[in-house]
Amino acid sequence: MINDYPQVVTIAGSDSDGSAGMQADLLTFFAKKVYGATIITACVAGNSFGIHAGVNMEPDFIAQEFKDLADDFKIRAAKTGMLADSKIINSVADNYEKYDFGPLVVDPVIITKHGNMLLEQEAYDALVKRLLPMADVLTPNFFEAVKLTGLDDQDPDFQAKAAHNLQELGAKNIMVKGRHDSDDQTEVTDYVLLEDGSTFTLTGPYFNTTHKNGTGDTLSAAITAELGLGKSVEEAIRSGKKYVDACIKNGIDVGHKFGPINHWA
Ligand SMILES: Nc1ncnc2c1ncn2[C@@H]1O[C@H](COP(=O)(O)OP(=O)(O)O)[C@@H](O)[C@H]1O
Ligand SMILES: Cc1ncc(COP(=O)(O)OP(=O)(O)O)c(N)n1
Repeated sequence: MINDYPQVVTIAGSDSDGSAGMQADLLTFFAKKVYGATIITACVAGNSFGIHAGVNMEPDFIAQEFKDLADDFKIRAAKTGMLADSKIINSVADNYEKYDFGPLVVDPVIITKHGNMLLEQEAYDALVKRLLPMADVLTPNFFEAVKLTGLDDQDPDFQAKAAHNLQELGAKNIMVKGRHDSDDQTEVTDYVLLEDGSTFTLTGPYFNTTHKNGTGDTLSAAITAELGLGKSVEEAIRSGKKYVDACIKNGIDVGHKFGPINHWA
């Protein structure tokens, strides 16, 4: 018997400890029952204490990865994660324009929640100019939204204003994720602006845990999987949020400092 699983792709970096990057994406794709292909952009060596080295792929190699998938697969949705430098961003944008890989979820990975820079400074303009306008769904974390918009993060309407600002830059649907860096908070609220102008918020419990590496990757991969399964953007976002919350809540005992979440949840 041949089973038919929708094919999706993550265009992202490899993280050696398996907690984030394309490893988290593939675990999410597996859990969501979609077939996950990979276009690798960079490799980082690290563990739960941090990232210690990195190597970037060459644009020609990335172009070949795109071509090989396009020649053989029917990719129904894609996401980008860590893109590392401007050559890689331009290569990804050029190749995405060339092939039909379905809706694109852009997780604008600029800086991790632990302060590791994952995008070189000179790549920033390329991300804003080339990739943001291609995003069917854009999922900045709170601090990425501050950097991308320059808006006042103390403004109570910051997330709503940032989402509208990012839509003006060309992204169709935007999810501005909430802050989760205070042990005093009890909830985390993500804000969503859809292409048709409608908005909603998703509020979940705040989980006070050191095991939350890869939450952004997992959320954007889950959204990508749901889009690949034919769900609407709103359904994909709501379901992605539910999945990542379950993965954080149920924990897993791996690593000694900032560990991974539980993709079996
Ligand atoms: N400690 C936490 N408690 C509850 N929700 C969290 C926590 N950490 C992350 N999330 C949720 O995980 C998702 C990914 O967000 P975030 O971690 O901010 O992204 P990134 O990994 O890009 O920094 C969001 O829906 C966010 O609200
Ligand atoms: C290769 C690689 N490593 C780390 C990240 C960051 O993952 P993300 O889920 O966006 O952030 P944290 O939750 O780990 O802070 C990545 N995208 N790629």
